[in-house]
Amino acid sequence: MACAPAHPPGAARPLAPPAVALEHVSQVFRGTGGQSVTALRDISLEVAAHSFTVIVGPSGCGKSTVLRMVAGLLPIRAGTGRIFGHPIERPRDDTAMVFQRPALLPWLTVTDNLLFPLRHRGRPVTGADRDRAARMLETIGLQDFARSFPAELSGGMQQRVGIGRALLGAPSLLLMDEPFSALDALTRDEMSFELLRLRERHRSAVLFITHSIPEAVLLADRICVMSARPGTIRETIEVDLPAPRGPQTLRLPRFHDLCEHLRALLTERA
Ligand SMILES: Nc1ncnc2c1ncn2[C@@H]1O[C@H](COP(=O)(O)OP(=O)(O)OP(=O)(O)O)[C@@H](O)[C@H]1O
Repeated sequence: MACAPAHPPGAARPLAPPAVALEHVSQVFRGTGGQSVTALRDISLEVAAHSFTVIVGPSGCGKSTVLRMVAGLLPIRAGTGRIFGHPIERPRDDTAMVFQRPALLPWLTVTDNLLFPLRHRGRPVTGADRDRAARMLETIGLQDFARSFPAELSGGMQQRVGIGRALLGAPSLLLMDEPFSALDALTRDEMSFELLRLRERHRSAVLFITHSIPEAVLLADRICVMSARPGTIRETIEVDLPAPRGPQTLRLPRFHDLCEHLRALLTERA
């Protein structure tokens, strides 16, 4: 007997599970003095596969806490969290994280820092991996520093290594916590455009935190605006700017309208 096709003609395809799904997540921290801090209250958030979601909100509203939970670095005790349909239990190999400051290994060269996560997964590094690392060095503008050690690089160059390292593994989900905040304005713009190009190529879903309004609007498909602590999602903005995004996006009237809207939300009293 012939098997029925997985998707008979005309039937709706099952939807891919979202890259990230948080439902009714709260977080209370206990301080060393016994006092409790409600960092998050009833957060629900979805990042569709291949999409780019940015979280913005006042300092201390719980943005990094959300990211640490999604990364599997902080257990979710109230509410549920899933990545590609799987409960979040620990850091996953298909997820990469970029922090404000890169945690590079000082005794490894730039190339070996790029390759470190692949090694860490316990498989031998191949010639093809080394070729990809060399191409990534060009992408992040550090081709002349392949054999340098982190201490020989500026802070911005180190950060570019951290971003290249995360992207080299072609993660299905990329978590970025203010990754460009330590970069000068020009490098910051260049890295944003590069991130857009790389994402187009790898189709990774991205969950990204920033305090920069133009950066949020340039990068995001969707912006989640959080309230002051205890953090909740105040508003979700769908960013309807045309693709591909790049330097030309910054000149669009719609880009400026969205920036104004976001600025008004962030400055009005919660
Ligand atoms: N491990 C912890 N123990 C106790 N309190 C914590 C802990 N981590 C975070 N907090 C508290 O939770 C709240 C949210 O912190 P979080 O770092 O997530 O905010 P944020 O929005 O990322 O801030 P910023 O924009 O300033 O980086 C803050 O009040 C912070 O003091």
